[in-house]
Amino acid sequence: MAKDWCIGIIGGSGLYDIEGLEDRQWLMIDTPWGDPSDEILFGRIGNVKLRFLPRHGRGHPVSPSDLNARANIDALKRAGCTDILAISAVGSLREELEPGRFVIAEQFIDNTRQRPSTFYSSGLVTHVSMADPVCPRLSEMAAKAITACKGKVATGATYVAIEGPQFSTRAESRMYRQWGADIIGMTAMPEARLAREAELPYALVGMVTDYDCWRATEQGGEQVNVAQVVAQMQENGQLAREAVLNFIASLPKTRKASPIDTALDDAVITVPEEQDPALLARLDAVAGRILG
Ligand SMILES: CSC[C@H]1O[C@H](OP(=O)(O)O)[C@H](O)[C@@H]1O
Ligand SMILES: Nc1ncnc2[nH]cnc12
Repeated sequence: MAKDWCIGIIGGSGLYDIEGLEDRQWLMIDTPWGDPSDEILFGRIGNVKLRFLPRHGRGHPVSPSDLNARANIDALKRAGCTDILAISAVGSLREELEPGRFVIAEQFIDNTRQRPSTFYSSGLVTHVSMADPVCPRLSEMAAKAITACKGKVATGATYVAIEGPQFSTRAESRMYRQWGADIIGMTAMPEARLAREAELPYALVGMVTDYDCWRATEQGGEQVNVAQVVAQMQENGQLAREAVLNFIASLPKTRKASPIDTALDDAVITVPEEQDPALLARLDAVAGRILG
């Protein structure tokens, strides 16, 4: 059955609110996975419903390693989202991706270490495909919306997620370049995995705030610092907000089904008689479609 668009926006560092929404209301959503980072801002732009979650909470109280990504994704699903557009501050691992540039991720390398990264466990063993971790349709529409707002966009990037909260060492930064990563951040994993497990098409727009520390200069080498990231975020912030509004305005009237809407088909391996009722109850939102 065709669904109407309901776009979840996850706002990264520097993006803690969305202006210009009709029927604005911040609401807390309870989840079986604990509390999301903050209340979710409900609203709409014309006929398109929008749900906005500041990833680190308003005022940025939540550290990347403490993000409850399961609660965030579950809450967005409970809030009715059909799709998620995530926005992140990222470091650049490539000379040509200069600060101020918007970069659409196509692949991820997960180098995080201490985060719950699945909704599924013993009692409902489930293996979804992460071969193509982002939704090409959302990514393409996001790139067009940014270009329409005169932002410079690069597509097809590989994002490496690090545990943080420290920035990388120079050796790590150089290694990530060798791995083929183009941008670096601390948050898109496990977020993108969990979105897939919840059958939510997901795209990630990175806003380059710095060259990570791989890039030596005559002065003896660049380092990343928060002040630099925040200053660049503020510079990009207005454009990001305009691009979000443009993205919503340019959505086709009807939402065609995405293959990601049925990512759980054929992913569950546990036979019904071995399934754990307590786990099934926690999965009421993320796997509601297949659990009935
Ligand atoms: C403030 S710099 C480091 C911080 O910014 C990025 O967060 P987000 O992806 O939510 O914009 C990065 O991953 C770190 O969490
Ligand atoms: N250089 C960097 N490393 C990790 N996360 C970041 N977020 C913004 N810049 C970053």
